[in-house]
Amino acid sequence: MKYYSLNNRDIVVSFKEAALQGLAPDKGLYFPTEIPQLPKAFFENIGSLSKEEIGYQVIKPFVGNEINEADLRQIVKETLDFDFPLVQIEKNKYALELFHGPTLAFKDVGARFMARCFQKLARDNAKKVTVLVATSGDTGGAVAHGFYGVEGVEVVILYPKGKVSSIQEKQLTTLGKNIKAIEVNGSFDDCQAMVKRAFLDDDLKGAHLTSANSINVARWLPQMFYYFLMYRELGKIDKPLVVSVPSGNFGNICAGMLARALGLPIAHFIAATNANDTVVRYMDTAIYQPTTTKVTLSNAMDVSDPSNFVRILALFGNENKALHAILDAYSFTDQQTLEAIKDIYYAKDYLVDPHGAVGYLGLKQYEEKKTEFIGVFLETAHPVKFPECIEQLLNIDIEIPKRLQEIQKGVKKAIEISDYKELKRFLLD
Ligand SMILES: N[C@@H](CCOP(=O)(O)O)C(=O)O
Repeated sequence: MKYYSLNNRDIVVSFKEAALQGLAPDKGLYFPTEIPQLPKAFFENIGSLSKEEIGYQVIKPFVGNEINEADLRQIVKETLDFDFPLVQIEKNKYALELFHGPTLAFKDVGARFMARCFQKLARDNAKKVTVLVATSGDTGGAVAHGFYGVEGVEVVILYPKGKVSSIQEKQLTTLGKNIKAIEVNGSFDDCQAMVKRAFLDDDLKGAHLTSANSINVARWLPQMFYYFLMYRELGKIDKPLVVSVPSGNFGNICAGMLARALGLPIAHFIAATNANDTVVRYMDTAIYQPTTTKVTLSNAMDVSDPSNFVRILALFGNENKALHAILDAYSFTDQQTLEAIKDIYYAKDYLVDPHGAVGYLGLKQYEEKKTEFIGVFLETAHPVKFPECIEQLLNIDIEIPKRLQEIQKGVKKAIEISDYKELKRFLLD
């Protein structure tokens, strides 16, 4: 498998190069030169396959021989070393819980896979790699945890000051060792723009920068796994499958669409967003126009310029008609999110986090158009990560899992910056 830059088809690299570079030299996102098809038998027998086997079969064509079979199987096994339960919420509606990993968010899958690949791929590099990552909430903690103590890798996490939850902040600022945190006076989009600028800065070549956001193929591609695991869990279904994905940087939904392109029978996707509705507006007007990033309760989705949307367009050959046939995009206010959390808790006896609530609302809105479908929304983070919002709203105490209690005791260590110049100085130092 080769990958080309979405800005220039002539820039073609291997999986290893794409992963170690993060972004192409022309600032383009890497994209597979071909979309492999999984054999019919794979889908027919999926119910009898282990999650490790499924993960291996799915990712193998994208990695090729750059990691040997035994190592790749081990990487997948360790990546998927927790549960992905599918919980029925009401008739024909399910939550796919993706928060049972170490940092209680769906990002654990991509971060663990990428960190383990780097242990293999970067081994031969004499130089240290610096992983630069922007987070609006959950990526930072997952990447910090995934890369903690990995030899030859320094991690620098940029997050928007005052715009992540207290638990998310602890997760990314307290580990120390090879993990450094930078709080930015700005939004997630400012953080992401600085990260992308740093990759292209000749003065920083010596730092061997790469990305651990979903712009990196090694973080993005493994997110396909849980769509296949969801399909296995559902078993035989007699209606079209519709998946609603809470969307911020659009890496997750894009991975789901790639899974579909590999042959996974998902009939329709819903991109469920908060007030940061650039894609929703694009779907209505065909004009892509990011605005100022808005702060919302579903903070990990506070992204106004989602990096992966270009990959989605590429998957559909930049054909809006083809895209509309598969994708609906909706945006919901914080008020609607709070009402959904309450409604799901009291009427369905299920506790959902603000991101999952937006996903659920996506299914509900789609239901106004079509009724005959099996709907799954992705529950992307554990509700305990948002105590500020949920405990007050429902007047309950959520028990903090043991692994988070430890993090809570850690001391925040972060430096504050306001612009790219300061980031550059930090990286050069
Ligand atoms: N939702 C994210 C924003 C970055 O997304 P990524 O998947 O590209 O890392 C977060 O939680 O930080």
